[in-house]
Amino acid sequence: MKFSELLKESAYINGQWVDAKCGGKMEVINPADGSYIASVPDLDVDDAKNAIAAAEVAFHSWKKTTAKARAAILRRWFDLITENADVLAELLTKEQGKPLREAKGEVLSCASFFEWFGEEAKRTYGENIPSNMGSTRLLTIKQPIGVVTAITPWNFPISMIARKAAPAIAAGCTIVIKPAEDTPLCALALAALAEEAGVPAGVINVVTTKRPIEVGRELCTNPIVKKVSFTGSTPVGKIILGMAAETVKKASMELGGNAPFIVFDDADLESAVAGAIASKYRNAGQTCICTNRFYIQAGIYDAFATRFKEEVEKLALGSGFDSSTDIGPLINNAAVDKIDGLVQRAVQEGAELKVGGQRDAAGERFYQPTLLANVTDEMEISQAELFGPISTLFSFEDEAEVIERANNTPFGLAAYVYTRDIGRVWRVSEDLEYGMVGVNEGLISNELAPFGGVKESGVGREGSKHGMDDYMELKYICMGGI
Ligand SMILES: NC(=O)c1ccc[n+]([C@@H]2O[C@H](COP(=O)([O-])OP(=O)(O)OC[C@H]3O[C@@H](n4cnc5c(N)ncnc54)[C@H](O)[C@@H]3O)[C@@H](O)[C@H]2O)c1
Ligand SMILES: O=C[C@H](O)CS(=O)(=O)O
Repeated sequence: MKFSELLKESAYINGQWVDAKCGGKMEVINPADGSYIASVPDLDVDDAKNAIAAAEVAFHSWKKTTAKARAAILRRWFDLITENADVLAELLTKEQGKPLREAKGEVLSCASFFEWFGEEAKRTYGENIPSNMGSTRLLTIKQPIGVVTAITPWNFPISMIARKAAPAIAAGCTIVIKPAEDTPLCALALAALAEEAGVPAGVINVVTTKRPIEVGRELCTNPIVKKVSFTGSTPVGKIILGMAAETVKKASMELGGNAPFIVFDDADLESAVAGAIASKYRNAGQTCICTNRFYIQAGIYDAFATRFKEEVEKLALGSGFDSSTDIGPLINNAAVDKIDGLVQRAVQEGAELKVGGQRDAAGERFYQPTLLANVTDEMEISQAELFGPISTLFSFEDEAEVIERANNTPFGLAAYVYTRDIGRVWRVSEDLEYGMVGVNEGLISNELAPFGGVKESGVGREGSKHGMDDYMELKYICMGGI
């Protein structure tokens, strides 16, 4: 499809491209230069109710389709996303700002979830339980949970939707998606490809709005909705969880992070530096599993700090459409203000500024790749989810100390450890209170693996063979009189 065909300026409800009933619109801008891209409808609560009602009607037929039929449609959807990956990546970089090669990577990651869950759809097995009573037979079946709502973030505007829509639709559910107000276009493009792939009307609906609170409340409390799947910040996740609790909805929460990156003296230095750059500066540091705190053992601290500084200084700031760019703009001015405040206060508290530490002439949403050394646990910056291109170096003496410090946070999403001691790999991986651990690896996301956090980083897992469970109910059937 051409860019113009995938650039949709309508919401998608019940297989129709619609405007807001109130006629409202919201503009989408390019964060790199503030230029206008498109306008989409500013839907209200009544529009959201219509979308949920459409999803309910569609559910009664969609749930009766065979897994094989659903798998075929998801495979076609995967093929279409893959065939249109370059156009989708262009749209993604336009509305979110990340470098084009990262946007292409996100689009392919998005596609991989449709490929994977198209296959998983055919493996939602029940079980036959050996009965303890001769006259009965015991069995279980798995059934789609029903109408699902999904509320998603701006930092991965297409893959975070796929991580929810793919398993939901594969399971036989129907879905109403509300993308972030900064990045609605990728969600609409995904719906356009769903339509092309043969996804029936009402199975996927995309509600665009600049009223996330009132529309979000409807998506989380409407009694027709049986499951809420949220990806976003922990504070908003707590609000969503509370609203879902009002009608005891199943809820998946993919929330914030505060990832430690631990380098022991015996680590391969170059591998650790490469992993540090990858885990920190992807998407300009705006990912939930980006490293937030670098803990470097005292014996390797100076060598790591020197090499890491050299690599941070090489990072190129600029437009995502410039092939030499490593770091694009942040999503909005508030994001820049937030991280600049954290950096300036950390310096005032005694952190040593090694690289960057200020806004950039590239544009009002650009912040320089920054490296702070000699940061302490007492500093505010050590507890905040940075969500920007900021590295903070802490030193530590021994294993027990660094485990305690790394775990000293309400978050528990991803953690990273670099060491070549196999005993330490196991001890540290088991002792870190996180949902995911990268061992000698800075890039861990994969559709085959369960993604998710513990503590205040979330509930549930997305991707992997576990990803379907959250969209299905397990029913026990007891057959008597045999
Ligand atoms: N764990 C993960 O898989 C994962 C992945 C990506 C991003 N995140 C997290 O998301 C955050 C960044 O994304 P963000 O800025 O879009 O997060 P956010 O919480 O501000 O917004 C997320 C979504 O919630 C909506 N929203 C905001 N306030 C709401 C409310 N009161 N009621 C209902 N909906 C509301 C927004 O419109 C958006 O669609 C970071 O904390 C990041 O760690 C987590
Ligand atoms: O923000 C983090 C998302 O989960 C995207 S990824 O898994 O890091 O690609």
